[in-house]
Amino acid sequence: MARKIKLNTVQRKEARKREENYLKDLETRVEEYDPKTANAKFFKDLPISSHTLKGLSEAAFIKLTDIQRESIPLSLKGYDVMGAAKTGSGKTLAFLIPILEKLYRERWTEFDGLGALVISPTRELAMQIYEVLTKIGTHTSLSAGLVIGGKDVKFELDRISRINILVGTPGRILQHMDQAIGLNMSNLQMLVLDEADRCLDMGFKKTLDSIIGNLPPSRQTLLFSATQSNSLSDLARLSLTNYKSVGTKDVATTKGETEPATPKTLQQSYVISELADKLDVLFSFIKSHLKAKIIVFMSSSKQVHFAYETFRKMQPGISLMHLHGRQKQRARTETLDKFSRAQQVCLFATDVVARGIDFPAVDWVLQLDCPEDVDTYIHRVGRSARYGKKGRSLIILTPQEEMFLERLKAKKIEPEKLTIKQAKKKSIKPQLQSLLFQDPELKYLAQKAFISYVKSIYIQKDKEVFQFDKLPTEEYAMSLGLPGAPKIKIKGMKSIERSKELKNSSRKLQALSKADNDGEIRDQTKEVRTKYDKMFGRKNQTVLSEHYMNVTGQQAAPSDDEDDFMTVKRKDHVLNEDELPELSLPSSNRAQRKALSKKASLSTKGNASKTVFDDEGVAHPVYELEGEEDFIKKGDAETQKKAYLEKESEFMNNADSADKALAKEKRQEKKRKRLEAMRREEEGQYSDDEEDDERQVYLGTGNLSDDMHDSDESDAEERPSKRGRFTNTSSDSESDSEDDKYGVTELEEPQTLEDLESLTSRLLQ
Ligand SMILES: Nc1ncnc2c1ncn2[C@@H]1O[C@H](COP(=O)(O)OP(=O)(O)OP(=O)(O)O)[C@@H](O)[C@H]1O
Repeated sequence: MARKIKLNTVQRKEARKREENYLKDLETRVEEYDPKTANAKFFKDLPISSHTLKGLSEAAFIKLTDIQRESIPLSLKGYDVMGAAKTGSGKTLAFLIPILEKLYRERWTEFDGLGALVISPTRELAMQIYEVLTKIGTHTSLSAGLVIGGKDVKFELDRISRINILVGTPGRILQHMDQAIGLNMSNLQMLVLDEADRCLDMGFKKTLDSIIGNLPPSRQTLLFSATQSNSLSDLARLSLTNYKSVGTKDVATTKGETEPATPKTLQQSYVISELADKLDVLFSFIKSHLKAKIIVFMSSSKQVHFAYETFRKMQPGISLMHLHGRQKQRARTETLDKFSRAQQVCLFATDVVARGIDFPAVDWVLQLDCPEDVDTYIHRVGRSARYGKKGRSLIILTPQEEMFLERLKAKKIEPEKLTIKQAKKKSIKPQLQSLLFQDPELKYLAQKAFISYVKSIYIQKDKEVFQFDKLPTEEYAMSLGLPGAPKIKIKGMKSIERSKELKNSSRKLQALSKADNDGEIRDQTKEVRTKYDKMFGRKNQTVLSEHYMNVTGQQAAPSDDEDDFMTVKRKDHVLNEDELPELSLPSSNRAQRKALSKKASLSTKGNASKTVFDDEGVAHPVYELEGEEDFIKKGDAETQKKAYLEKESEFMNNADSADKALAKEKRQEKKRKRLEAMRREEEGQYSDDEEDDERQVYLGTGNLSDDMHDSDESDAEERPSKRGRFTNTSSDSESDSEDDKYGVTELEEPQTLEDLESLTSRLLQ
């Protein structure tokens, strides 16, 4: 925010008049601006305010990109805009500049409340947008806030009423709309959906409906993405009735188009490799590109975790990092920051960073696992070759997945075929086997990685590309260093369909990787998981595969769970399941209580199936009939009957009170937990749609620059760092310790793309 100089009344009046005139003039320039004749090349050629221009030039944004040239004038004129442009083409500024301008021209003040809302599908992207906003908006008097899920809801609630521009993820925004009394959307002028097609994907739809339902219909709406997969009815939902399409030809998604939706400066390639050789290819690739900046996309967080932990133990000679949605937010942010600043580094990641994230100067994007569709491919490779820079991509396809090339071809994307030089291909299978043998934790990770990969293939929509029944599971397991494939049972197909509806499509891998740890995909809508199921589930987490048990000679705990994918078969004898009695466990809490209740047990007295053993070990029914002589010896039948009934009734009463006391205790415990949950909720410790445990919130304080400066101050614990990712604030010692942590050596010499290419040719021919 511009620093205010104290003025006297006359000076103030004059300044106000000057500003009024300036604003009127600006309005006229916007109205009269004709994009066709203007032929603008620079931001200064556009009808935008000096505040914004100053912010832009300080951030070194001088020349317009195509999408900015085409869309900004239309947005300034008040049209709804549907903007589609290739990855890295500058869409962020294309929607942020109109926001700043609109609110400036409307003479927006902190008392006018929320004027613009920017929705992003991921936290990382929301943070990035917020950073760009704080950079270019530094000379305006507007306030901005970022809500991406966080602990300190109170902090947010206190300030949210003063926020003019709010950037956030759908779940957290909706939560604020529900809870923050100060958050008044009735005045909202502009709504922006970045990665609009993703925002409209399944999973976000309902949340968005609820958000949009609360916004004034008169607002202006801007949608931006590098891919367009949504139907017009979706757009109509967002009241884009009178909208202008910009750049849609640029991202050819239909047959008639001649240009691919990927950047021209991106050199794309593919290799065919057996599934079991993919990790060898990856390792060899990394070894041949030690001076490059690489992102490797994998299909699940478990694969990322496994590859990261094993590769760093094998020390390929480059810094390794990993990033996925199951990490704590702080770790994710730190990795983003470090990766952005590093020059020679390899990041293993899931699709959580496939969209929108602007990592500077990525040389290579590798896709170890085939993406679910072409759009995901486009976004992944788009992390390289941004803003006209050169970049390269390599997708590793299994022979079964070759059909994916047809899918790409249909959208004019034709990567070049490369083959791997046999001499350069190094097998890491023996190393992986030995690592897993030494470290049970790694074996466990390998099993998890195996299971999540198999699951990820199973749930794919495109069954021609992802052929589940042709998966070479044994070979794949061996390639991870496992002695054999863990058993996997997949059932409850409906639940998969349902989870696809619940989660948006590209999050389905994450959703499924969160499925229970026993390797099963269950129909969670129907199946009632009892305490016993959960208990067995937990127990099985520590049980390794049958094959591993055989190799290490460890005794596996016998499991009662028939559905357990990792059941260890008895070595010494075989049980014929048909001969076993049918076993069942109570399937509901009520049935369990009933089964365990002493009172209920007593009601079944006389049941001859219950036996007791005497000192000689002879079994007797509990209520065995006494001989008549013995009975008469004890006295009169009526008295005996009365005494017996009194004894039984006392026993039942005691049992009853014990049951009641237990039930009361449980009720109190439940109440205590509920109150605890409410207390936590008040403190903002609940979760939102964007999953994960630890959240961060940094809201504007009514002053954009304050937001930036706060980051290094004492409340940094509460409000984590907001440093720009592209400013090098790290000390050498920091990076050293990072290397130590990873146990790898970072080579320091900078390298050109040409050098990289010559290195590459050593591996690829
Ligand atoms: N006019 C400009 N001048 C200089 N650099 C620019 C300009 N516009 C954008 N950039 C830079 O280009 C890079 C890509 O911009 P941006 O992240 O907005 O792309 P995008 O189109 O949103 O990409 P994606 O589709 O992947 O989200 C950023 O580093 C940004 O700073």
